[in-house]
Amino acid sequence: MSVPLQVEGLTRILEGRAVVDGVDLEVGEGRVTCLLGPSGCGKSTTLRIIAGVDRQDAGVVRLAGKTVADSHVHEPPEARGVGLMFQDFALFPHLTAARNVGFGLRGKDDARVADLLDRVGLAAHAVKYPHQLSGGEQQRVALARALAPKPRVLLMDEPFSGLDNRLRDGIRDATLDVLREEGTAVLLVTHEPDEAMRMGDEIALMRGGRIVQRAAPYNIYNQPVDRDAAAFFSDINCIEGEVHGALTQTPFGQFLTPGLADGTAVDIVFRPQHVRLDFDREGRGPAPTPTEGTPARAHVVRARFMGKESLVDFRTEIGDALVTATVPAVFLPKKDLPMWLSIRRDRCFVFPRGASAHDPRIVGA
Ligand SMILES: Nc1ncnc2c1ncn2[C@@H]1O[C@H](COP(=O)(O)OP(=O)(O)OP(=O)(O)O)[C@@H](O)[C@H]1O
Repeated sequence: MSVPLQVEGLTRILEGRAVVDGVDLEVGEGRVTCLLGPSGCGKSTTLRIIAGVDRQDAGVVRLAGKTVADSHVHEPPEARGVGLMFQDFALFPHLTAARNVGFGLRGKDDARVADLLDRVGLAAHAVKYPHQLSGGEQQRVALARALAPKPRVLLMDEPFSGLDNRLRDGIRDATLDVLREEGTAVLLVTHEPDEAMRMGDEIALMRGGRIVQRAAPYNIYNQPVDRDAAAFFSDINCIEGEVHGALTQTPFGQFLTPGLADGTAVDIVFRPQHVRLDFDREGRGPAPTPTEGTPARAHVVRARFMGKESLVDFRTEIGDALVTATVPAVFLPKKDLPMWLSIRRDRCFVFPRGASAHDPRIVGA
């Protein structure tokens, strides 16, 4: 069976700048791909080109194997058969929930409308008008409306951004359930890593008009392609070093940095939740291990309680590096208290300083 959505080499030049720059994407049957990236990186433009409301300067869009946009072809949006759900779900204010859902259906199909309203939990609200519904309910009507004609591909642009924080997670999960039942291929644009991790089977991380990494949430979090990719998902710690003889000296002992020339400046990056703390026993700490390397003695600079966890900043004795650790629950040690910090080597990433995903110098840890 043909792939529902395929995009190759998509490029859009605006005011002399490639705001979308050679994007390749593919979304399989029943899969959710999250196009994730900071504001202005070109996510919405990509989506608009796929929908047919904007035109690419180069590249191809295929829907179910059929070319709908290339240098010769430009199928209008209504002929593409994709579902659309954008930020301001813009329900028709003069139509009831049921008539909004039925709007895009060719013939009258009350059974399909009733079924969808039921599945989004709004069977009892069918005859209400949008202004009589909450934001979350309106969002669910918009979802039902987008899915009513059974599109093979659904494009969603920040569909949850207008919703109250407390509602959002529940609505995301309910939306995913319906999308899975329908088997729709979904491309969802978001600038929130949490949303992409929660919703996506795959995340396509975008920066400066390019996809810098495509992977399952677990893999993109645990094997980021460069320092910025690591930093997009959580706070990071970064120890700076320099390669000598394929090794880099740090407060946590030596790191293997093979394949990099002597003198190359490197960043050793790790997440605060991967720092382990041990109390100081008269100047002694835990013994070095192959998995955690050499523990570093450090002093508390600052500690804050964040609700679910505490954030503690340290300064290492060797190298004077600032390292942040997260600790579950309440842990508020006094300033200057000495402790020992260890990091699991397999949780560290080594990147040549200033390198980005398109730089051939990039190497794994
Ligand atoms: N009509 C236009 N003319 C010139 N530049 C534009 C135009 N539309 C968008 N841009 C620029 O293209 C870039 C990409 O915009 P786009 O809306 O695709 O980004 P985005 O990643 O979706 O951002 P956001 O998350 O803020 O919506 C931005 O720098 C934007 O300023």
